[in-house]
Parts: sequence; structure tokens; C-alpha cells
Amino acid sequence: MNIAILGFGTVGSGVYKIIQNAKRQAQNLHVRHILIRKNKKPDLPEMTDSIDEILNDKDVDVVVEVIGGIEPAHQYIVDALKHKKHVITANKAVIAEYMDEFTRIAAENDAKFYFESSVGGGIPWIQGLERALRVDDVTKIQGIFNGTSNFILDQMHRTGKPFNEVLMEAQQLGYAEADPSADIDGIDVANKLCISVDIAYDLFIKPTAELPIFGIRNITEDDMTHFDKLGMTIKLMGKSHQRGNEFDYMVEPTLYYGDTLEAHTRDNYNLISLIGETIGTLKFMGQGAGQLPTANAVIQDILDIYQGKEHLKREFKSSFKFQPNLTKNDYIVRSEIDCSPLFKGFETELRGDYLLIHNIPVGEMHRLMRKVLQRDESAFMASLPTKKGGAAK
Ligand SMILES: NC(=O)C1=CN([C@@H]2O[C@H](COP(=O)(O)OP(=O)(O)OC[C@H]3O[C@@H](n4cnc5c(N)ncnc54)[C@H](OP(=O)(O)O)[C@@H]3O)[C@@H](O)[C@H]2O)C=CC1
Ligand SMILES: N[C@@H](CC=O)C(=O)O
Repeated sequence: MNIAILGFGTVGSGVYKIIQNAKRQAQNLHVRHILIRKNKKPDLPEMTDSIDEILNDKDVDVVVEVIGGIEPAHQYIVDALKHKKHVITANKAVIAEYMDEFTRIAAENDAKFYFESSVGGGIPWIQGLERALRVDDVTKIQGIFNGTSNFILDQMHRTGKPFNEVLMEAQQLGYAEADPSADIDGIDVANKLCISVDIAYDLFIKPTAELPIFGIRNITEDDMTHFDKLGMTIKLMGKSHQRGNEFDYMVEPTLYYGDTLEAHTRDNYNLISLIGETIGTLKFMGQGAGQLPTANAVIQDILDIYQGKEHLKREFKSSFKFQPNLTKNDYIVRSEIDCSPLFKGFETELRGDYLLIHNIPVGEMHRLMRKVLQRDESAFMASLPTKKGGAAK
């Protein structure tokens, strides 16, 4: 099977490396072209800066898009599918934005569009979710979806190193996005949750600014110490629930007690869970970022095509409505301003530098927190865990 790799960075070079050292079924794969930027000096005989050379090469079976970003990645994927080439991508930003278009064009051209590596890096999450959906409705998805933010929070927690130092380490290790604000502001989790929700509920939701998304940019070493004293560990989570004809969606820092799997998810690892009617809770864990785990998932998709393994069909026809206030949580807020008047309709409690807000609808919490941020751009919030039926105090 002949492959063209678009983009030769962390993931692209990982795919090349695995195929060059091929073992087992990967021995059936051959890299025919590697697209590099215009005017960049090619270091390998497979390198070209001409996308047309790749699109017009009848012997290319699969195009692997790992350039990242929206354009030209979007155009290259569309063009490759229209040239009847199968497309594999790890680019969650472009999938979250154009999943419906890619799915339609792939079907019209009898081509496959697979993207296992885009959510959870090396974890077979999409495969697991699609498999669960063969039998069950999935009523809840929640996960640590971002390796960089998990690495940052875990390192801060275990070593006490400052945020910026561990962010730099994550960048050096190849975990972070080209613009790491996507990792720390929750945008990358938002994209991955959109992709998961699209598949789980068979609808198409784009990662817009109106969705409840709050990242970890503002967490401080003092916050970490405070949470530690409470016996809790903080994780950046993506969550969605489906009830009746409605679903919710949120990205937010979340506190976990030390005896949970989430609290024990370290380094660049991700932990993604689903709840299905008959299967109950299923958890998927593995390296959510990094060269070889991600490249491994790309290769798995290519091998699925090689073996003629079909993935789940998507029609995006479900009538579920987005309801930001479907679920309620307790939250902890740190701000330099007195923000309790903003939350006056809810039960609140002042604990030192932190305000606890009880039983507030999630959408409302995120809406009010945006108001807090307008007056104090360093404010931070996290949702609190429930344990044995009760809210954390
Ligand atoms: N790194 C990871 O752990 C994971 C990454 N992903 C996703 O995979 C994709 C690739 O990520 P990653 O490999 O880390 O990113 P990198 O930035 O390391 O690699 C991207 C490569 O594409 C090249 N490139 C950019 N634009 C063009 C263009 N127009 N034509 C040709 N080449 C181009 C870049 O060149 P230059 O260096 O000159 O900019 C760079 O070599 C992203 O969508 C990312 O979100 C998904 C899961 C995990
Ligand atoms: N930047 C991403 C890369 C993988 O998706 C992350 O850190 O998870």
C-alpha cells in the first residue's frame, strides 16, 4: 500500500520511522511521497513540495495529513478525497471543524476518512467508542483528552515546578500543539470532545466560543498546594452527558480524590471513559500525545484500510439538542475580586481565598465565570468531585 505523508514534523516523521523499521503487518506499507513546505530543502528522496504531484500520482493509495491547523490541511484533505485517495489525519482541529464535509466527500468518492490518532493519541478510543455504539447508546463521555495539560498538571503536582517550565518540557517532548494555547486554554480538548460527541450521538457540533470551555492557563502553584491539602488532584477534563433528547458538553479543570484512576493518570497519558447502557463504564488509557504512540494510531488506521475493515457510518441525523444546563456541579473559584454577588442565586461558601458554589448548572457557571474573567483575568475555577452521593466540601 502506497502512502503520501503531508507534513514531516513530530507525527509525520514518526509514521515514516515506523514504516521504515516495519514489523508485522506494517511491512505491507510503503512511503512514496512526503510533502514539505515550498522552497524547503528536501533531505529524503521521497520529499516533494508539490501537492499536485501527490494528488495526481495514481499509485498513491493513502494520504496521511499531519500538517496541522485548518488551511491548507482542509483543502488538501478535500482534494485527496476527490482524487479517490483514502485519507488518514491526526489533525483534530480540522476534523472538528469539517467532520461533516469530509464524511460526505469521502462517501461520494468511495474513499475512507479515518482519524483514530486525532483523539487520545495512541489510545484506540474512536475504535472503542464505535464498537460500544454497535450495541449501546452512549450516555456519557468524559476524559483527560490532552497530553500536554496532563503533563503540566502532573509535573506541577509531583515536582512543584512552575507552569511555564513544564510547558516548555512538554513542547520539547513533542506533546504540545504548534500554538500551545490550544492545549492550555482547553481548545484541543474541545476539538477532541466535539469529534467524540459527533460520533457518539451522530450529530455535528463545532467547537465555537459559546461552548462551556475553561482551561488551565490561570492555575498557580498556590492553587496546586491548596488542592493537595484537600487531598485532591486537578485534571483538565472534557465531559458530555446525554439525557432524553438533550446533551451537554463542557471542558473544565476538575478535582479528583486521590483514589481515582483520573488522579493517577500521569505524564502525557490520557484516560477516556464512556458509559453505555449494557457495557456500563469503559475506560481507555494510554499515551495521548507523543511521536510514536500517535504515529502508531495512524498506522493502525492505514492497516484497517489495507484489511478492508470498515469504521462506523456517520449520518449526523440525530435530533439531540445541546442543553448547556443539563447537569449541575459544585465549583471552587479563586479570584481577586469579590465575585459572590455574581453567584447570589446559588448557595456559596467562602473558604479562605476560595469561593465554593454549590449545585449550579454547568452552562450558568461558565457564563458567570466569563463575567468574573472580564474583571479579573487571572481568576481560576474547577469543578469539585462528588463522592458517595455527596458533594465535596
Ligand atoms: N504531537 C502529538 O503528540 C500529536 C499531534 N497530533 C496532531 O497531528 C498534527 C501534526 O502534529 P505535529 O506533528 O506534532 O506537528 P509539527 O508542527 O511537529 O509538524 C507539522 C509539520 O508540517 C509542516 N507543515 C506545515 N505546513 C505545511 C505545508 N503547508 N506544507 C508542508 N508542510 C507543512 C511543518 O513544517 P514547519 O516545521 O516548517 O512548520 C511541520 O514539519 C497536528 O494536527 C496535531 O494536532 C495529534 C495527536 C498527537
Ligand atoms: N497537543 C496534543 C497532542 C495530541 O493530541 C496533546 O497534548 O494532547
